[in-house]
Amino acid sequence: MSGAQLPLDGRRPTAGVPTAGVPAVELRGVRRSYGRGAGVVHALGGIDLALATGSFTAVMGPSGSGKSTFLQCAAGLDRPDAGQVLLAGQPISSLGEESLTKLRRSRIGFVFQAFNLLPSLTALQNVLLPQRLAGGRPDKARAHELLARVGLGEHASRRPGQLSGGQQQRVALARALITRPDVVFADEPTGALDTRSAHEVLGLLRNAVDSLGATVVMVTHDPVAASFADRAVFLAGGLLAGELQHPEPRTVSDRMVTLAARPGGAPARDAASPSHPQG
Ligand SMILES: Nc1ncnc2c1ncn2[C@@H]1O[C@H](COP(=O)(O)OP(=O)(O)OP(=O)(O)O)[C@@H](O)[C@H]1O
Repeated sequence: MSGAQLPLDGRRPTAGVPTAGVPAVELRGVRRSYGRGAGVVHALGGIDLALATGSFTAVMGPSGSGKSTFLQCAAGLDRPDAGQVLLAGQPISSLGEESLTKLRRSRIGFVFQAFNLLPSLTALQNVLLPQRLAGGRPDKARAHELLARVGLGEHASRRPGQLSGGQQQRVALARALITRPDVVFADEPTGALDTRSAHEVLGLLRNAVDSLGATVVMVTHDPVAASFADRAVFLAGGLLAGELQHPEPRTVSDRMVTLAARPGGAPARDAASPSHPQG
């Protein structure tokens, strides 16, 4: 949301620094393998991708294609073996653990499939948690505003156990937005929800992009979920395998069927093979 050139320690941007045209997130030649020797798995075999500030991107691909690894690396939760991740133009992969933790707390928002709210805290306290962890002053007015935005203005003092799954995920979304992060990463945010709640959450993610200028990157298996995004990028075998602008459920679904059927849908197990993205 800030899109600025930021200091490496996760502090807020310096006023007046030009930001136009800088992607919110960029991956350059990102590789990540697991294991070694004959058993090595190239989960990401060299990813080059730029995600524009104020955009909503769905990351899709068959099971094992590298989506989670992509998200973990892009969000600074895991370190690539090679290549670089840039957040608002700044390389983050080489940051020390402490700086990376600060950066994640202040400049990245997360929405997980399992909501990950703290059960002993109220909705309001959960929303304020990232600010508290980042050492900032809790902005209660903003937290109330975000809760109202996700339709939970009346439920600020409820604990997660007193909320439905869809309501909990809406609290998680408000929590992800509280620090005005550069990017919100959502990992299967509707995976645990019924269709109606899923649509509400997806509509709110879309609204965060359109009304608040947020940048959202969402991993999903669901073509309908992907259709809320501006762009769907596809992974297969740890490589980029094309993308769709303004994805529609049918075209996304067709693409997924094609990718699942093609050889190499699973990650390479030996030497990394070159990338052959298909449009
Ligand atoms: N910690 C790990 N150790 C070993 N291999 C791993 C590890 N994490 C992931 N992998 C392997 O890396 C590949 C990519 O996994 P990843 O979880 O990124 O795929 P995915 O597209 O998110 O899959 P799914 O849709 O099933 O969640 C898979 O072959 C997986 O088995």
